[in-house]
Amino acid sequence: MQRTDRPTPQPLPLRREQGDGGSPAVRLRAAELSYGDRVLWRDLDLDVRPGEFLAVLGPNGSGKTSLLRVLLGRQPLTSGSVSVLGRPPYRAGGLIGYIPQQKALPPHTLLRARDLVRLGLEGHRWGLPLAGRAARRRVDELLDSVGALAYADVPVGRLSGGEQQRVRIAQALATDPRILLCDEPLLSLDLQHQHTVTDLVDRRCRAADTAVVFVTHEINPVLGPANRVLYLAGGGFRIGPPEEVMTSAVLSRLYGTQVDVVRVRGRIVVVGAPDAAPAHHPGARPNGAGPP
Ligand SMILES: Nc1ncnc2c1ncn2[C@@H]1O[C@H](COP(=O)(O)OP(=O)(O)OP(=O)(O)O)[C@@H](O)[C@H]1O
Repeated sequence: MQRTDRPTPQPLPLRREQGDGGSPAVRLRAAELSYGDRVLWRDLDLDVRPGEFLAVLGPNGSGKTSLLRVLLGRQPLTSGSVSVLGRPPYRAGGLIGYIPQQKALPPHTLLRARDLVRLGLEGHRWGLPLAGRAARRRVDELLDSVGALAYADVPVGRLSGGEQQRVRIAQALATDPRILLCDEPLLSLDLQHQHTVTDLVDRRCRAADTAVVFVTHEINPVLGPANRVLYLAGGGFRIGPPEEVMTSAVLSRLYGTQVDVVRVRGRIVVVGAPDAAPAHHPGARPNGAGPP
């Protein structure tokens, strides 16, 4: 059996121009999320358009996962508004694909790759389930689209981290979602697998005009695919193209301390950023909070 996580060799589909027209897949206006007196972010205005790849970066505790929870309708905003495909998030469930933050599946997990994807297919489906043969064909298509067909019948606990992540992507794509929310899908993957997974998501984004919100601590794999970066830190944020956001000046303002963004052999290294987001309380508005 051939098992490979090498990137698929086909050229990337061309990305459509991100114009101003058309309805946004995600819209936040004057959005604030606080827990008690701790403000994670506020005054957040954000549109994510179909076919756009938005990378969400920031230190631990800055509110990246919480943002995804808001878009999934699992976390209400403290103030402001959010809509997903023009409706409240809780009414957009079947149109959203979600890759939750997850560590490796336990080795004794007996479910096969195809069982996990089938669960994704049936889990959100309204009305009659697909008949056996049609469902099997669809599962095969999904596994094939992420290069995981070769291990369709292997229990997922026996797959490598990169292989498991491919299967999770296939599962998230099962409902043919118009928005893909990815929470740290690169966690615990080596560099090659990080690029493979990012490439798979990017292909989907381009080929099906799927809006992607991609939360990650790994900056470099997403710098190519990301149209824009939302960087959350210190109760503030900055949104813009990667080259505008990933600068020493912008990150130093956000963190409120000297941070250096260094480019080494085509890779970005952020030096001096605190590991965790400092708590921010109302009334102490940090430098850099708010739109660019
Ligand atoms: N329901 C909740 N009630 C109170 N505090 C919460 C709740 N959910 C999250 N928090 C806190 O809000 C902060 C932001 O959490 P969140 O998971 O969004 O951060 P994150 O940026 O995704 O962090 P990481 O990079 O570590 O995953 C954390 O300090 C977390 O403890």
